[in-house]
Amino acid sequence: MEMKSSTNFASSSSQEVDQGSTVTRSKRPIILKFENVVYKIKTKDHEKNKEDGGRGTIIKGVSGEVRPGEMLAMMGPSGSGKTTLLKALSGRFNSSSSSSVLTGSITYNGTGFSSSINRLTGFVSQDDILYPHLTVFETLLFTALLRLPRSLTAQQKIDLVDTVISQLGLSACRNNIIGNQEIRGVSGGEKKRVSIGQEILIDPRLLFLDEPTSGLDATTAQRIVSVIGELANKGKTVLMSIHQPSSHLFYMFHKLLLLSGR
Ligand SMILES: Nc1ncnc2c1ncn2[C@@H]1O[C@H](COP(=O)(O)OP(=O)(O)OP(=O)(O)O)[C@@H](O)[C@H]1O
Repeated sequence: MEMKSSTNFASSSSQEVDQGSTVTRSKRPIILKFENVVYKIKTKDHEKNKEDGGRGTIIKGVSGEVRPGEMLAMMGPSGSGKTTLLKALSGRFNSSSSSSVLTGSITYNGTGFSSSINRLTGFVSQDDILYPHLTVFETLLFTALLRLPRSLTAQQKIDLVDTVISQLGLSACRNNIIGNQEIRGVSGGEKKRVSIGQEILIDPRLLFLDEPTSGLDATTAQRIVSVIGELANKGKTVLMSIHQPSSHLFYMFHKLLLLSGR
């Protein structure tokens, strides 16, 4: 269901130069289209799923389209398949295995998932998997050193980390450790922003976020969605699952995909 019409970026291709490098790589905005997506897994409940060939249907024929500049909210009750659909659309289930099968059509600018699309895709999972002993800056620098192209110098990577830190409003906790249950560290909202920062560092064209606001207070949730909305405005294609957004937050999205319970 489309909530309101959106202004879209042209979908034409463009070339960007990596900061300070002579290497160019395609940074085309991505139009994601999906049609009749079905995801089934083998279950132990053989009786229940006999007509299903012994597979439990988790996603039952979902279709939609998200364009550059748009932010889609995926909503639905717990267990309705939001995480599963996000993973399917982000290419995490790109081949059917003996225990699961994915059917339907998912295209990125009209083509199937590929390693080049993978490089342009960011996925922020529900759980923040971060090293508790590193600071915010060290965490993001570690990601930059691992994931940014070798053509960038160390100083360019540090500069990009600092840009992301200020973009996500993390300057005040730049040198605080992440922490965990035992060691006091940054807050839940800051931790979530660090996870988002790890993905936006690679400047993805397609960004998936699994419940980026869960467990956060309304103000922090709004701040996070605003930051992500700004990224969408810059031409990224954004999809996120979200639980019970406030009405203010709800109207920040351009599209809504509502999954019913299983
Ligand atoms: N590999 C799997 N094997 C068995 N069941 C699975 C598997 N993957 C997902 N499911 C089931 O599919 C359903 C959808 O799971 P999913 O995590 O996508 O839901 P969700 O909408 O993201 O839920 P929540 O809002 O609680 O995070 C759940 O009932 C889950 O138990």
